[in-house]
Amino acid sequence: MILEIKNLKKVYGDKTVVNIEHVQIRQGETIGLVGNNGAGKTTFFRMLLDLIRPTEGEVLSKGENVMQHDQWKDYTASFLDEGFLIDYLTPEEYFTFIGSLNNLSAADVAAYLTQYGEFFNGEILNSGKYIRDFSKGNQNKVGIAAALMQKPELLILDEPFANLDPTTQIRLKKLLKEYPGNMTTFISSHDLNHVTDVCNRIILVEKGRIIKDFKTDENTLKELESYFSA
Ligand SMILES: Nc1ncnc2c1ncn2[C@@H]1O[C@H](COP(=O)(O)OP(=O)(O)OP(=O)(O)O)[C@@H](O)[C@H]1O
Repeated sequence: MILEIKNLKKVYGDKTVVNIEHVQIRQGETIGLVGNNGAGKTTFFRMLLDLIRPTEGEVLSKGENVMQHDQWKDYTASFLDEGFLIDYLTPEEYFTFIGSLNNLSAADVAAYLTQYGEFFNGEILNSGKYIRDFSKGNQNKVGIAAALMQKPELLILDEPFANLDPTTQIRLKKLLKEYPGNMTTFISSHDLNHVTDVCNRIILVEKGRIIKDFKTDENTLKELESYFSA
């Protein structure tokens, strides 16, 4: 088991925004986190990554509490928002920097980036622009590619399809579905179509609580659509 969440709560003032009793995530699962605005998805991801402290409870990554250990950082990569980027670098400088943190040489990084030509659609590399001058969608591409470049065992992406054009959304789905190895993927999304296509398990949250947790099958999209249209 790669992740275990126990009695995890985040309270702001008198509002409990995350309240998850127990979840186990096995290696290789692809999990989609769905729920309306304010359901607590981002707050939950931030606690998985020790970016905010839970009010109660714990997140165990391979059995170790993420608040007390650092080893999980070696096999976890994530992109939640543009705050993960360094906006005064060019994408090449950023990839090289992230690569250096993961023991990848400049040559490794360059070789890796050639695989992403299609995903980047000619707009990311060799532009001479700083990350801050890219559109939000293109910034997301940089962040997602940098996360994948780390070949993580655990990948966490917050709304990866948001702001991407339809062509890139389809390319991203392909990248995630065909990613080699036994990566565990946790993504949040408002796109029920994409999330059921990519994920083999769906966790549905509402007001911080898990309402449903099930394996994806041919009926899942219909079920989710009817749940959200109610
Ligand atoms: N620092 C904070 N202080 C107070 N309330 C907060 C804080 N951060 C988040 N919240 C509240 O927690 C709730 C959950 O927010 P969160 O961003 O986790 O939801 P989400 O499911 O990611 O939503 P969205 O789909 O809109 O991105 C919201 O009601 C939000 O206003």
